[in-house]
Amino acid sequence: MRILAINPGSTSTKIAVYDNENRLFVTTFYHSPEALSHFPTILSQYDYRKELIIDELKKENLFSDFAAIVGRGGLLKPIASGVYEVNEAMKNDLRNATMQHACNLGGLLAEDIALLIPGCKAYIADPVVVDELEDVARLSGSPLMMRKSVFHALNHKAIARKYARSVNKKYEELDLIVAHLGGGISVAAHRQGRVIDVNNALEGSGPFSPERAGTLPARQLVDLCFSGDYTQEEIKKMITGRGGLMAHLGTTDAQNVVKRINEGDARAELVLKSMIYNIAKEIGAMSVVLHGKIDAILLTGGISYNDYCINKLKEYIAFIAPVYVFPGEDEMEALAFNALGVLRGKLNCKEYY
Ligand SMILES: Nc1ncnc2c1ncn2[C@@H]1O[C@H](COP(=O)(O)OP(=O)(O)OP(=O)(O)O)[C@@H](O)[C@H]1O
Ligand SMILES: CCCC(=O)O
Repeated sequence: MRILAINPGSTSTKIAVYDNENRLFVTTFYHSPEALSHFPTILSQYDYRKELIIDELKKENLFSDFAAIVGRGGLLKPIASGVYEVNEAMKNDLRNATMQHACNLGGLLAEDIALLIPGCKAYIADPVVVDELEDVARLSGSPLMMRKSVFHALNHKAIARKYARSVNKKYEELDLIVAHLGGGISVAAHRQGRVIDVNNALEGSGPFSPERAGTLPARQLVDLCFSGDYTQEEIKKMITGRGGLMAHLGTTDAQNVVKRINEGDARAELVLKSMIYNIAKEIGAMSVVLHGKIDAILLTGGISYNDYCINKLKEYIAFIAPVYVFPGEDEMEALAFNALGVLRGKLNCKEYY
């Protein structure tokens, strides 16, 4: 059975073709800021990304009899973890999502391309809105503002399951802290297969990250909003897109920041150390959520490739539980294997409504 997996990111689109468990092909299209600057919204990038995918598959002679196409799911309503068939309700919510994010294109692209192939199914799996929060984790200090579960659910679950397999246990038997350290950062408490608490990685909570501000001092933020110096859009960009390392150092590239530190840049050193300190604090908070009973801490995402960052982080957190590092992400395989599970009747296909 052939599966096509599609993962649209803010600066790239990744695709992979699987024949059952075997990966036949994977590629990443990088979209330069110039290429994307022609598009006023994420949704308007749709045809551009779709053509890239179809042209590449045709060029590789891989545009064939896919049994399923599975896309990374976007900013839908909060839903349970799992695989969902793309339907009208989902497409409507993806098109009208209040927050723009490239992953909103995943389900739409999957369905549209599947329509070209007779009998081909279209799915999404573990979208960023997977919500398994405990009720106590939902409240903020204002009844007008609830905390939301928005995080790298697909990679969190994939890495947690990979670790569980490596110790011959089920994910559902383990208590884990998983930290995805990418352009955005999410740190979650996984209690026996459920993410009972996690920072909202997209909308301003938790540690700051290469491109996001994380939790900000609330009163100062209010003053900034009403200062008349910034538009609403500019303030939102300070929170997501141009916050964190980008705001302090003008780059989202953690590797470049480490290089600057090695060249003696004291400001870069302070900012990166502060990011790591804040990640460590969030991991500490999740250890309390799990009552200090933690089988392992798993570090993943692009920053996990970097020894400087990982060693500094370990200095803070190693006392909590054993730390394991899974650099990068397993999202393409996770997408494909989720679709395979449904096609083989081993996983339930859920309905979105
Ligand atoms: N070898 C490396 N050393 C240090 N940092 C790295 C390395 N490889 C990638 N990174 C950093 O990882 C970050 C990007 O991580 P990743 O690729 O997981 O993010 P993304 O996919 O763009 O966003 P997200 O993970 O939020 O979906 C960047 O800051 C990048 O510089
Ligand atoms: C929060 C989920 C996705 C991302 O950061 O890109």
